[in-house]
Amino acid sequence: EDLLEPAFTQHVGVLPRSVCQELIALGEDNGFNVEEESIDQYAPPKYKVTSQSIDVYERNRGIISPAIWDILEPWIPKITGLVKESIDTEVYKHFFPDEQERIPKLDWVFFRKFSPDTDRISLRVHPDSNMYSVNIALNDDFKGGGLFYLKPSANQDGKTDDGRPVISDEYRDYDWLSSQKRQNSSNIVYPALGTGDLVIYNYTVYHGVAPVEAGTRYSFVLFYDMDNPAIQVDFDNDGFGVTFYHEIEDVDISLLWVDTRVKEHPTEVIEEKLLPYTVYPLVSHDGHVFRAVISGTDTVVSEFVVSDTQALYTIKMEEYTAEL
Ligand SMILES: O=C(O)CCC(=O)C(=O)O
Ligand SMILES: [Fe+2]
Repeated sequence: EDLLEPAFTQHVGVLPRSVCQELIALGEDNGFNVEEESIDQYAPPKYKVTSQSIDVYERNRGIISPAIWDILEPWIPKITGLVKESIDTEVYKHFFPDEQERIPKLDWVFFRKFSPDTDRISLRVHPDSNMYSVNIALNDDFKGGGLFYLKPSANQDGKTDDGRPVISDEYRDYDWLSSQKRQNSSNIVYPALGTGDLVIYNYTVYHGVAPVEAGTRYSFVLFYDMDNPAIQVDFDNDGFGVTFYHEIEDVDISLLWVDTRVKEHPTEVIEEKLLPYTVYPLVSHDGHVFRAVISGTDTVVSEFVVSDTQALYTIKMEEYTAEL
């Protein structure tokens, strides 16, 4: 099978080992915040585990962790230069036509920790929403785990409107991820990252972190251009609030999103077991399709195509007919 080659580049030894060690020590001194993982926002409840992270810098908030920022800051111009070099200039000109020599804008810097001593050992496959990301390996003395990226099939029938390729649904959840070892295959690549190495990828690259088996993995993530013109459609153009609701008490109801961009219409679980008499608000887009099923079955109770002229969608049992 022909595979696409994602926009992924690696640079060896950008941060000296001593700087990496100092950053790790400062991170542990500071303590990692235990917080909800935004990447798992729509994951089924059983997968919602907390993340360990430290916000270091945000463009709108300024420096959040001064001690850590002081150590990293001298290296930022070099890192930003590498991001600029990695850019496909034709694509960049398309999105920033009035800014030919534009320097990527650093928006957010955060520090992550993965360890079997905590709930967070892995991170499911996702694309970032910002235009460019830098991921720095601060250490390599842990077992398993590791950042990987997917090579999507070159056969892209169901085109997306945001420039991202389509990947098979199976890769998106923690069931698949939990069995992953740090081992390359035809379509899964684990770059060999030593301490101080960094990788750069853009918003079209599906990536994740395999489960760390022993030791602790520390990574630094830098998001450039979070106001990403390539995926504005996903953000504010046509997003609006919708609410799902039901009063069905005798069976459990789950809500799925049907990705109609993909030929075989894979579904993503939005919420397992919606409590009756409870409202479930979501941000959605015109024409998006949601399906209510009896939990754990393919039995469809209701299907909705949402539009901004209707806010409340009530799931009703008498509508249940088809086995799709
Ligand atoms: O921790 C990592 O190396 C990956 C983090 C990541 O992909 C993200 O935060 O978007
Ligand atoms: Fe990411």
